[in-house]
Amino acid sequence: MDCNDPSWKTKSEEDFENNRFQIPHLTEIFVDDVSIPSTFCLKSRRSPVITEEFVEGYQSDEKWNGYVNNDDKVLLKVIRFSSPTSAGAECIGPDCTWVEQWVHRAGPRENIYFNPEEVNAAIVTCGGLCPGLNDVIRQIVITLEIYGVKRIVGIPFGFRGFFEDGTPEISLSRNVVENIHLSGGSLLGVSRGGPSVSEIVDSMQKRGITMLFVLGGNGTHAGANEIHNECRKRRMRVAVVGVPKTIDNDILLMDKTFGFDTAVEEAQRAINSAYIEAHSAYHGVGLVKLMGRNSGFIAMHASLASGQIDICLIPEEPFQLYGPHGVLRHLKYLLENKGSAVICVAEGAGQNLIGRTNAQAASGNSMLGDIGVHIQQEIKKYLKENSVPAEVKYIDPTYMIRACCANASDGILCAVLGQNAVHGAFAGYSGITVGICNTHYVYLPIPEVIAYPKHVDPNSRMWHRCLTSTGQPDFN
Ligand SMILES: Nc1ncnc2c1ncn2[C@@H]1O[C@H](COP(=O)(O)OP(=O)(O)OP(=O)(O)O)[C@@H](O)[C@H]1O
Ligand SMILES: O=P(O)(O)OC[C@H]1O[C@](O)(CO)[C@@H](O)[C@@H]1O
Ligand SMILES: [Mg+2]
Repeated sequence: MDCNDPSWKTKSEEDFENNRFQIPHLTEIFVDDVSIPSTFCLKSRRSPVITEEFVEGYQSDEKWNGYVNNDDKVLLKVIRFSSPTSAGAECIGPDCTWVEQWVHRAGPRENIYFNPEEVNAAIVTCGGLCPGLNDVIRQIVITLEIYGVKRIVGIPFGFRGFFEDGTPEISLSRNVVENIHLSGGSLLGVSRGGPSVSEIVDSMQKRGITMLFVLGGNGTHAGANEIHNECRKRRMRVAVVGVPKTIDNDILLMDKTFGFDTAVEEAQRAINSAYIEAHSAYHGVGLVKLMGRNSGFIAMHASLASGQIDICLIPEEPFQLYGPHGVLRHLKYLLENKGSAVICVAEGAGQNLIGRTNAQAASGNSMLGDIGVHIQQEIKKYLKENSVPAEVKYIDPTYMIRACCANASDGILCAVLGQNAVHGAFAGYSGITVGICNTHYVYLPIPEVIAYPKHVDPNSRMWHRCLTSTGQPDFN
């Protein structure tokens, strides 16, 4: 954007709303498509099962203002920064000019672009496990049934299930999913890696899928967007809708992603155990490693929530272990002055200290070195060399946290996201994902949310709050 152009602000707002954040719709490809009245209405006194007479849509004497207008919008950024030097400032233009950024509001539309009788819906869960996957699957199935959809299947073990033999699809209904949110994991199974996009779309074509709900993180969404593009190329009338699943909370533009709150809450148990061990020993050191491959949100929030952490280390904030400003020197100070210390480290932190390998996992993610084990060893070595007696206890609760059921706040988030994913598909949108922005639910074009992983901003108020709480110095 050329800020010397006198109309740059208007142009920027228009570009944002009409271009970047415009969400793809089936009618862009199928120009003659017409909508039909929605079959989704909660004020109907009829059975939720679609009947011939209901095809005309909701019939009631009462007015129901339960639908979302296609032009309803939600403001993406709500702080008006007066200076680029304000903490956490995200400015467009040199003077931090107020630029309105509107995105589409999620929810049921009065008119829909799929006849529920003809819908063949599929759900797939990819990437690592995350609390709440079953909650989202459950809500998608229940909401599809309320619209009147009868054919709903789950694709087993992520994108792999589209391809591999011996993994039959799972037939889904309200009866099947009724209680699945009471267990952690994914009813459908998950995986990384898998077939190419064109193989996936071949398989969708063969199965006659018309709605695909894809639950996963950055990688999965990149895949979902490619599937959407490939379907368009082949002129397949399919709605591909993502539901962002990342326990690390590393997807752009959203207040949070499901599973994150649960992870922070569950991490408290590990931190508290580390704290008790540390405080019950002479010169006790508790060390907890938490998830966060590229982003330290879980470590930062868990540290802040617990109030028991003395040192929080995240990938976004480089640190030294040795030297006068290093972590180990500060740890020694804590042991000598406070008697014990608790450290929380995100898995992706300090990778420069352990000689990163170039090894890649099935998904293409680089394999991380174990920073938790490394720090534990270095602490023991350093304290021994400096003749400081200490008891070091290391806890890695990663997979215990991931396998948990969603807590209440995530349960609600999952419910709303799952329902909105179905509303988005029926509204005719494809290549979108659902999210919560400033407490409101929105549809976003997939490329905008996966442009890069969301990181903790070391200049943000939240990171500063964490530092205020731990009292740790700068380790650089
Ligand atoms: N750039 C990409 N384009 C197409 N498909 C991708 C891409 N990156 C990953 N995928 C596919 O998406 C699936 C999941 O990817 P990945 O393992 O990175 O998990 P994720 O969705 O990022 O979730 P998590 O937060 O658990 O890492 C894999 O099956 C992988 O093949
Ligand atoms: O062991 P897996 O299944 O590859 O998952 C580990 C990764 O998954 C995540 O928990 C994200 O889902 C990351 O924090 C971590 O790097
Ligand atoms: Mg990933």
